[in-house]
Amino acid sequence: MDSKNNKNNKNSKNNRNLRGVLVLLAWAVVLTIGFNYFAAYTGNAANKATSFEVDFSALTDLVREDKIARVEFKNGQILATPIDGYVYTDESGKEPKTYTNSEKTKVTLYTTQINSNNFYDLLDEHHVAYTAPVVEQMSPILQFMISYILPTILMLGAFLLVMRLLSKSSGGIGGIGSVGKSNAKVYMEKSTGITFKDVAGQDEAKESLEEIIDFLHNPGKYTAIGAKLPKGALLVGSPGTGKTLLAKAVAGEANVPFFSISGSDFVEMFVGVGASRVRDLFKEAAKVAPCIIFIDEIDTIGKSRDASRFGGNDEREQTLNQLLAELDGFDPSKGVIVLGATNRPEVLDKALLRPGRFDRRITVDRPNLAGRLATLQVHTRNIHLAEDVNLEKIAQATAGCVGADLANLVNEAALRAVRKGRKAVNQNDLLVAFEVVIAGSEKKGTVITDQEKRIIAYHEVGHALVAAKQKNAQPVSKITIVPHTQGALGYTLHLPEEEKFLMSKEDILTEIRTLLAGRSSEEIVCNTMTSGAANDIERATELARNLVARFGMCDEFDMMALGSVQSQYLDGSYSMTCAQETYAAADRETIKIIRQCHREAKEILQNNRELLDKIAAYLLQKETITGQEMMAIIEGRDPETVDNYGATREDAPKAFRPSTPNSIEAPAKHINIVSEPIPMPDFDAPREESPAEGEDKPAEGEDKPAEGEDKPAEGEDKPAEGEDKPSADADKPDQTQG
Ligand SMILES: Nc1ncnc2c1ncn2[C@@H]1O[C@H](COP(=O)(O)OP(=O)(O)OP(=O)(O)O)[C@@H](O)[C@H]1O
Ligand SMILES: [Zn+2]
Repeated sequence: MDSKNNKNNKNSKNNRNLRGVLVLLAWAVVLTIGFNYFAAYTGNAANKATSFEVDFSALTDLVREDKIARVEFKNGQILATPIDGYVYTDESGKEPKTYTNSEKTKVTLYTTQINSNNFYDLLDEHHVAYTAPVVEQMSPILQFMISYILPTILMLGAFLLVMRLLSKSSGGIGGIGSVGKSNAKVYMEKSTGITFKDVAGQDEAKESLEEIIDFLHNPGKYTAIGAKLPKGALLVGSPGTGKTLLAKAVAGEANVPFFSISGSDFVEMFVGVGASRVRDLFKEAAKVAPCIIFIDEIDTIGKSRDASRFGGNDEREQTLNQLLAELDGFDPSKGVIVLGATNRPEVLDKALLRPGRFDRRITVDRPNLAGRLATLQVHTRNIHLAEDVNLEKIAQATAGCVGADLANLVNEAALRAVRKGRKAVNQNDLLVAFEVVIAGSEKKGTVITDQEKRIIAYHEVGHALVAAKQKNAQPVSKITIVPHTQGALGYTLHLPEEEKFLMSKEDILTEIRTLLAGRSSEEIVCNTMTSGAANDIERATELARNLVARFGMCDEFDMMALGSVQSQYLDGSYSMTCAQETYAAADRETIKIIRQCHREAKEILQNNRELLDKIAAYLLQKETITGQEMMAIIEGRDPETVDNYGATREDAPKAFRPSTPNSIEAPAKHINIVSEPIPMPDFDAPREESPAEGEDKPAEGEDKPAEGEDKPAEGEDKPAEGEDKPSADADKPDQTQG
């Protein structure tokens, strides 16, 4: 939020310059117009005081009464000079005043000209002299102004404007360099005044940032040992999860200056400007090191260069190259740390993520229940709360919301309290604000109902429990029903102890069972099937198909490959090369495996129903739990006493030790996310079966199942969409799954 202030600062500076130019232009225009009027009205400006507006009809009456001596048509007006001795009574003031036309006071009457030929006849009839002035030659002064001074002023203005734009975006083009440099300073905050206390939750992210803070405090300690210091870290998370806030808190905790710039600020209309800005930024930062450079929306410059090869953006590429060069170039012992933020890490150019650059990835998750409660507490610190306020309830209702949503909610509630003339915010304000800010907006889709939450919880625990109950399954490290950045409503994270290069048949079957366990759990407990399992099913099917057709693991086909990989370089698509009947038989074989695994998964769950309920209840309460906590429940211990990241880590059974002690994620290939982007029920979407809607209405309750049945079809797309999103804008049409 403060970064936005920064931008405002910058803007206001530019605005001031702009205003100067505009004022200049305005003066030019005013003067010109003023002169124009002056010139046009010099004739009657002198006797303005005795010039009166009358109705056209009144004027014609006066002509008829022979009270008018002469008439002049000028600039769409009729100026009439009455005969000597004519008395005009002005009734506009408090008391009527009379004016007599004489040598001393020249009374004139004027009215807007109306197209009426009769008027000329009338004038002729009553022998009134009339005339229209020949269009006057412009006065020489005015002519001079229009042809010389005005263009000069305009050109000057335009020139100044261009200069401003150039200097705003450049770090130094020629003589304007100094302006650009001082601009870089605008982004700097000497001290952010924000500490970790202001960031609620996000404990894992904080933990990984601790080291950076320590390093900024005391770079010597690290260099003395010869350790290479980190240069950059990438904060990854949905918008509004507090990435900017965390970066500021790092600067605040370390008590170092904070430079911030947004990726989009680099991408300017002038080629070469982005690159020189990067250079400037690092130069300025080096001067005040140790410090933090924060680059928001780094994906705007850091987008993979391949992705934009066609119709690529040279300007952006140059900026990216400059950024890479600066990252490589600066001496880390000086204590400059670059933090980047993005919500689309997958589109980033691999070069940015290489060791020595943004090689650390810090996940900034959406908050779970405890996190949301803490966020609400942080934001209500300085707000008067009524006694009836129950933040816990609000935290429960806002599943899926991010910190920014909650901050917004609290503020909206406070505004409401003020509107209602109260001195404190009460629970109702918060609830109404919730309606307004979240339930009433497009954010609606991100809030999960209790019923959905229950299904998601059982689904996830199904995966985890079946994994835990099988010998060679990959250990579970984390189960969550907090929606994932990439569209999954929940996921179960499995981390293998070590990378496996070979998969045995039993491994594959185990994985298939684990994948199918999510849906199996839904079936057993909730007696329902949801579209959320689409991705699981797809992956399980692919594994089963590979087992049959590629790995030679089923009796039916022995060691015969039924197809071949087309091209490793394209998408590695596998195409069948066998006969039609064999193909059909392979499908039957695949179904057999899936059916068998499905049955076994269900069996495991049914045999452990009590555990399933216990873990699900615990998950519903906590929203995110670790593998250790789950194991504690399975082993009959109290999960609350598990020290997830503390001293017992080394003693924990190896399999259940989180292989990433903090949220620095291991390289992607180590992570095997059994994710199921359960499509969000989109109640706003226009319903296709609406014609029937009217008839069906009475049976609204009955309607729902029908709608539910429809959903899977609709839902099947959605998970794919969720997964596509990362690269969506790169090359959408190409994205075919599998
Ligand atoms: N964990 C949190 N604790 C307290 N406040 C938070 C938290 N997360 C977000 N907020 C609030 O939300 C606001 C916006 O967060 P911030 O700008 O840091 O999000 P962001 O992740 O950087 O978003 P974006 O990607 O849109 O830049 C913060 O100023 C703060 O008020
Ligand atoms: Zn699943």
